[in-house]
Amino acid sequence: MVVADTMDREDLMFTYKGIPYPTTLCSYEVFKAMESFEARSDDMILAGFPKSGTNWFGHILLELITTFEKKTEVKPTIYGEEFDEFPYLEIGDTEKYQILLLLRNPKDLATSFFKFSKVMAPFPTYESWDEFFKDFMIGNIPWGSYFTYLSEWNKHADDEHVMPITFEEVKENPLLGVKKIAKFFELPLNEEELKEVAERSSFQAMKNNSKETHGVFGNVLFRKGGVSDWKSLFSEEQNQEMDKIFEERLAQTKLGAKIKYNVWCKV
Ligand SMILES: Nc1ncnc2c1ncn2[C@@H]1O[C@H](COP(=O)(O)OS(=O)(=O)O)[C@@H](OP(=O)(O)O)[C@H]1O
Repeated sequence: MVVADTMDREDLMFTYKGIPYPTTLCSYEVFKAMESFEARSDDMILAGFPKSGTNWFGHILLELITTFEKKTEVKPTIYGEEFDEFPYLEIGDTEKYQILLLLRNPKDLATSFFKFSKVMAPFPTYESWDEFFKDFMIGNIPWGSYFTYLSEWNKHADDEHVMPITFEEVKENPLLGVKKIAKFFELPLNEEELKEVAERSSFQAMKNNSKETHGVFGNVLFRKGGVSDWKSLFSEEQNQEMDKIFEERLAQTKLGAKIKYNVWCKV
């Protein structure tokens, strides 16, 4: 049994600067300390909303880095020490380091989030999809509103140290995605090496390996790994509601266009 199992629903989340976070995973002190966090110019940061594919893209980065390391014998470090896991870190000053900004279409992200909430004790659970959808739309879920997240990041969409990339484009063409990421981080790997990184980062490869990498949690995390699962949950009314909010808040923005809402989120 985990601590969150014994907690009341209202105690599961706290807010920091208006955004809800899970009490058993995050703390006020860590967020406060993040404010004075200073990155070095060669730090690599992956920014992604929960359920956008952060484990997948974190793995691609790790594969690229370790392949580069084997080839050059240059050892990447964290806080001056070598590392073998891509650590999570909340974003501090966005001016200082290269950021890979991961995006996923909001309908699949909401679907993945709902399925995950059912089994993730630190998150509030929901009786039904309809109940979750209401909270998702108003941002009353851990890490808050995905729409606000996208609007805020849109202010940095043109920054040269930020490269937006989508779950869907890498799903469609993994090798091309891996090449883009390697180029952005200036990791000079050859075609064969890049191909191997893409293969080792496929959904099936990661799922097969998930017991070792994520223990019992692996099966929950590597659920379907695809596009359009939202069609099994969204009602016509819910489609209209999300289409409307996306149209109003994001359709005209650079990140909104990058998400290709009309391709991935229309019936
Ligand atoms: N290699 C690979 N290829 C394609 N898709 C993948 C891959 N790895 C993880 N996934 C899918 O990413 C979703 C989980 O996102 P996150 O890793 O961000 O989740 S979490 O916030 O850390 O819990 C979750 O999506 P759903 O399957 O739709 O739930 C995972 O299956």
